[in-house]
Amino acid sequence: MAQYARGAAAVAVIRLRNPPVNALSLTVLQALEDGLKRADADPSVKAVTICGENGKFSAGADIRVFSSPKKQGLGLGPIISLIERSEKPVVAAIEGIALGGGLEVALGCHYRIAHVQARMGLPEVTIGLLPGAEGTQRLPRLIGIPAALDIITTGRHVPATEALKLGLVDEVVEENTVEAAIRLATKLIGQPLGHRRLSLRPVPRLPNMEAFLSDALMKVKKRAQGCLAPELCFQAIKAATELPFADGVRKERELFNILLTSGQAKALQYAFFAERAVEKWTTPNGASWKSASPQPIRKAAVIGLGTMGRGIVTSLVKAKIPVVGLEQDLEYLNTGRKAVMLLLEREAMKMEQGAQTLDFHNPARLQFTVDFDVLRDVDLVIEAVFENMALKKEIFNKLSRICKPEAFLCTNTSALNIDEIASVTNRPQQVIGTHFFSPAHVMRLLEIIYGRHTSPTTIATAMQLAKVMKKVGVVVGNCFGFVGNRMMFPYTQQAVFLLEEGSRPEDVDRVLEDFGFKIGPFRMSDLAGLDVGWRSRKDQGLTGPSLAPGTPARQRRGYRYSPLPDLLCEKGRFGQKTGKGWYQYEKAGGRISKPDPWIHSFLSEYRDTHQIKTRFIDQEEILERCLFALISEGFDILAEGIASGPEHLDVIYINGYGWPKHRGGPMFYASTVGLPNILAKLQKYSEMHPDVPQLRPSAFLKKLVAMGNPPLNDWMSYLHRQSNKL
Ligand SMILES: CCCCCCCC/C=C\C=C\CC(=O)SCCNC(=O)CCNC(=O)[C@H](O)C(C)(C)COP(=O)(O)OP(=O)(O)OC[C@H]1O[C@@H](n2cnc3c(N)ncnc32)[C@H](O)[C@@H]1OP(=O)(O)O
Repeated sequence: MAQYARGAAAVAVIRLRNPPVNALSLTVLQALEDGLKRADADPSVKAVTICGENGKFSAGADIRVFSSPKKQGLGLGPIISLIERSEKPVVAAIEGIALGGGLEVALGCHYRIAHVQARMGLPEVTIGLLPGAEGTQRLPRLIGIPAALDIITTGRHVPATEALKLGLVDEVVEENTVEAAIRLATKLIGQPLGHRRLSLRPVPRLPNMEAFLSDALMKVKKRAQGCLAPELCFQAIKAATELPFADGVRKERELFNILLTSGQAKALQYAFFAERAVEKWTTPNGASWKSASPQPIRKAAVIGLGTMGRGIVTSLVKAKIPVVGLEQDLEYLNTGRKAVMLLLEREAMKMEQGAQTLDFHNPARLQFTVDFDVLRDVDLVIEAVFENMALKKEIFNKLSRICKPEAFLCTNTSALNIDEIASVTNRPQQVIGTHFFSPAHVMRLLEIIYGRHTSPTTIATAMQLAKVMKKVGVVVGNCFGFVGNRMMFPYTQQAVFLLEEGSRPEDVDRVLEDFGFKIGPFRMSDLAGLDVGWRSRKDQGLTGPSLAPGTPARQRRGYRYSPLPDLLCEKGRFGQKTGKGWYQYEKAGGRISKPDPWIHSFLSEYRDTHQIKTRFIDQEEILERCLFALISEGFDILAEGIASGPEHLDVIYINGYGWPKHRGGPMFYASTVGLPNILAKLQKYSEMHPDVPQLRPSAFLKKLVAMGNPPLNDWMSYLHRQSNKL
């Protein structure tokens, strides 16, 4: 709702109230409209202030309304026009946040005062929409086309000080913002308001408007990577340059409705809530976020300053957690230290542009050592040495003797068994997996893996650490590859099988990149280094000297196997780092991939050697085999209780594996394709390739289809019903 009160003799205060973020529900909008009409009708009221409850102006429209049948009633535009038309001055007092429809309300006001710590923005684009309450027409009139385009097409939050420079707000205060707004409103009584009504102002002209717009459109499209909303935001702003206000508003509404009914908006809004849902973690044995309290981390240590360790140290410093970086000898330590300092210098430069600072030259904040004894007083250690069980166990055993008893011990691993690592310590309840993604100071995902003995406090502490590091922590169970890499395996396996059957790396990558992945599986493999997987396959006895003599080239343990990646590694083609992999690069360490004729002839010789008949494989088959195999593994993961819901898998894929957010994540995508369709296709491909178990549909998928293809929100309840019966 919105509370109506008198702030001073002649000033009415309308306070938006809908905890926790004062989202504009239908009830709030109705109360706002009622408040405005009451102020207008009361002759003793001479001015109005609009503010929000609990130090937050408003986070905009209640996002849930967009998928509810009541959305027709969400008429914010007319209420904003009512504010603007008011003959009594209306001042917005912006504290905390004014986002989306919240900022649009403020744009309808005649004046805006913001608290110095407030943030403003129009983030509708991030949930697949555009500012649909006349914001695309008012903002350019206030701050000009370039700044409006930037704010609307990126959805970024603008700090108050920047907002002042842009002219988005009239004043920034450090004191009580509502009181300052009431004082201003009192001063404005009786003054003319015409020039303050944004709908009456012209859009400031640029000397080269046409060229500017065509250049901006190109940039917007490039950044959008298949997402519709940024381009439609652009079209709405362009309309402001071409049409009178009322016509621009009509165009905005038309474009808004296109987005509202698009699958992309649904997917992005699902992703918004999924990210928040995974914060509320639970485990199959009943531990949960509700009852577990995180312990404070006042000092941390990172062991190993390779690529991962460097990124993790950088993230900790950015989170203002004092950190010790440890390496095995001085040579490695110095290399690691230099690399960390370089990363931090770059981060500091970025942060200073946003008026923040990073204090990393202070040894109390960041220290480097080769001496394990220095770790005696740390609250948490993150081990980030390379993937070798024996080495990790040796380190954990040492840590268990040196670190104080309360210290938490985390391992950065992408696949290894957490229980085995914990077994060599004197505190398995404080051991947990923290799987960071490279580059660790950039990627948002943190897969948090609990073992058999991990305590709820340890899980809560790791989740809290993720939050402090501004990452999305997702709690998952312990199995080979956890969630992300376990689902990735069938995907990359299909990609390689497709090469055996007739595709080229660039064909497969193009299909998956057109789908929206940032990079396809082969470009990804070249980037990560083919040697990483090769080492793991050698450890598993799938290739290399430990392979039993006489093992068929294309079969392991009775199932289909492709030796193609091993053969490339044997030829020294490790990807970007060697300048050759599935593609060729301009030099070792180069980044621009070019299709490689050598690979094409190598593949055709390979097919001849193994008597594989080359066939044309269409885009549909490439997409379905890669994605549906990954999705089927996801259903197995859910059935095994490794993740507590489909949102977990989706958040992992969006934030760690470059899955296009506007497609909502693999499990959401599955729900849009329809589970019966996925099942039918998997059955077809599985019949064509009976020696590929990853193409056999998951039993849980089959069950859901048998239960009538229930909506994604209900999937887990079918699993529980099943286990209750057992
Ligand atoms: C034919 C059809 C006609 C329809 C006509 C429509 C006309 C159009 C009119 C208006 C259009 C307006 C467009 C919009 O305003 S869209 C909304 C734009 N706003 C946003 O995208 C903001 C989203 N929120 C955030 O970015 C953050 O939540 C933030 C506000 C910055 C707070 O962050 P933080 O402090 O980290 O807290 P949480 O993110 O965990 O949020 C706390 C809880 O609040 C819930 N929440 C937040 N924002 C919204 C929202 N806008 N709607 C609903 N719920 C919201 C969030 O889910 C958390 O909930 P919970 O605690 O249950 O997890």
